[in-house]
Amino acid sequence: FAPPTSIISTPTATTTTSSCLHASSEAQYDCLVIGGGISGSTLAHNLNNANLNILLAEQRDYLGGNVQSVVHTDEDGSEFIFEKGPNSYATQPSIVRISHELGIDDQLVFANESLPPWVNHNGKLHPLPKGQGGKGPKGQIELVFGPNGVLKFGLAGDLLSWPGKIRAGIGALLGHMPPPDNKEETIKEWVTRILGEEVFFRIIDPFVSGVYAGDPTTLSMKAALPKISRIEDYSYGIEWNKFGAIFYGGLARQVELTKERKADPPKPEWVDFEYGNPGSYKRGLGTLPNAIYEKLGSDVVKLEWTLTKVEKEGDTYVVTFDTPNGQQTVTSKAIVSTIPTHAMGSSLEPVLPGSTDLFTKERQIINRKGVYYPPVAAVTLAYPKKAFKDIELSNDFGNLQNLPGFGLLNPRTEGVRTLGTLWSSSLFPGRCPEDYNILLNYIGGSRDPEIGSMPEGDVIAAVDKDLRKVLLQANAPEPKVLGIKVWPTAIPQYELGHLELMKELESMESNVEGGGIWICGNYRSGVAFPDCVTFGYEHAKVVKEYLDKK
Ligand SMILES: Cc1cc2nc3c(=O)[nH]c(=O)nc-3n(C[C@H](O)[C@H](O)[C@H](O)COP(=O)(O)OP(=O)(O)OC[C@H]3O[C@@H](n4cnc5c(N)ncnc54)[C@H](O)[C@@H]3O)c2cc1C
Ligand SMILES: C=Cc1c2[nH]c(c1C)Cc1[nH]c(c(CCC(=O)O)c1C)Cc1[nH]c(c(C)c1CCC(=O)O)Cc1[nH]c(c(C)c1C=C)C2
Repeated sequence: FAPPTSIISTPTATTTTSSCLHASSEAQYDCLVIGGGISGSTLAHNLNNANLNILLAEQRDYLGGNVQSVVHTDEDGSEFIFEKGPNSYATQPSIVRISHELGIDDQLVFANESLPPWVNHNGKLHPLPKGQGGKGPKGQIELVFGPNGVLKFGLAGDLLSWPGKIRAGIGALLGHMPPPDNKEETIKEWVTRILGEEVFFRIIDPFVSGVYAGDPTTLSMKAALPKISRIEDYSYGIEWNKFGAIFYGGLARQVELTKERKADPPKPEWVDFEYGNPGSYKRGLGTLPNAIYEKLGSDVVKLEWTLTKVEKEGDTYVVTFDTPNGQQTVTSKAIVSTIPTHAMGSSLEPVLPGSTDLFTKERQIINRKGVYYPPVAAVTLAYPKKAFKDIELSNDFGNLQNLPGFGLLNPRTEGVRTLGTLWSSSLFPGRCPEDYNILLNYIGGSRDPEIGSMPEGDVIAAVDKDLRKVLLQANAPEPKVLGIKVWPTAIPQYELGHLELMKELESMESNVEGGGIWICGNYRSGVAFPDCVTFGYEHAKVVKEYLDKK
């Protein structure tokens, strides 16, 4: 299995021999943004929009971080568009807003919102309802948590057994054991306490794979799924709901969410959208960072700049980078780091004493150092539609050969190594020839870190083997291997003790005399792509307010 050469649709570095002019210790910036992933590049866009004098420094030779879209053209001219990192976003206003500001709103694409995610259980596929917005499979709704913590229920479907449904129903509609005092719960403990083991193994465990590639026995419920965890607090907040039945808290949250949206409605000039609907751009998610790069230009965006040290002289931050032109020093009134914790080393130590230790110290509770980022491989394979199992799916979804859905998750109990498969070309039609399906598979994560050290050919073979068990006919041809990307440090895990760690970081920031430094990123403000875009919008206001007061 060898991936074809592909054209990455992100701009590569331009050699900037004259870059010292802008990035020298003589020019003082209002704000320096370090790290050009989605968090850093959207923040830079918003700061630039506020007319601030900024610099965005990124280690790689493109903006976007783990967002990388590829347009592959076959010898016969047929085109395959796929992603090396994230597949889509659950649409939020921040994404539609920034797309409008960048003039790429005509590039936005939204999936058919009725396409459900599926779960593989006992060799059969079971549709889950959409978290929100979508109609969901007919009468099939078992229970689902949407991205905003909305909870939905139903009684039909055979993903849960009757005892499993009754157990979940009691927990949701009547009540459950209260949370333990003075003990942070894992996702497994929380879900099992409230809804029972079956819901955990058949629904939540795969759901956690499909967001964190994580281990629900080490992830902290409060930190990793805060919106869902808060439903319990809402539930106990309802006076008559003595035993905290969470269904009513879910309803209360839904009402609050509707109010929040009404209070801050989308602008009339934006493209119409449904909250939470899966979305992307015609040529993939990389369209967003590419457009930011084009707008800001190479005077503002410095590619292949690696942060090495942050110091402070009086009121001014003095920041050093390794660059293709040697060491460069930049001075700025404020700085925001959006680089992952594992990349910080001791670069912040001079301004945040103890930060090196904070991000590397052992946490006894789960036996880990700092924030854990497990490896995940994204493997994109295409097969002819006729290679898929020729079976009618339940609930009028049609034939599996057309892959009617968002994708498929494999609970760890099913003996399938691949965590999940996104049905990318069903979500976003037109990304490959009509007679093909593109599958984006994720494999690895906290419970299978060996993936990070396996030869790429073996990873592809493992995914192909799993697909033959679940989706493909036994005689399916070899796949067209479009791409494999092993992310050695993919997604930060919000494990037990994470909130404590973030509190310590916050207190370090506030101890800096005069302020003006923020250490941020997806380990702090949420791992979802839309969370990063929302961070970029909201945090620009914080920086602006700080500078205005200075
Ligand atoms: C495989 C995978 C699939 C995913 N799927 C989805 C999905 O479908 N939907 C969704 O909503 N989310 C998804 N996510 C999550 C989401 O994509 C990420 O959380 C988000 O892109 C992170 O953006 P960020 O800017 O915070 O971090 P990053 O993308 O990690 O950006 C940090 C940047 O800092 C740079 N950097 C590092 N060290 C230095 C240094 N010393 N100096 C300068 N720069 C430095 C890095 O090169 C990088 O560009 C997925 C993530 C992965 C890995
Ligand atoms: C199986 C592995 C993974 C799949 N996606 C990810 C992994 C690790 C990464 C990921 N996917 C989403 C997020 C953001 C979560 C959020 O809070 O919005 C992350 C970090 C999005 C996502 N994944 C699923 C849903 C329903 C959503 C939200 C909707 C959207 O973004 O469009 C479930 C899901 N993930 C995967 C599959 C195969 C799957 C369902 C079938 C893959």
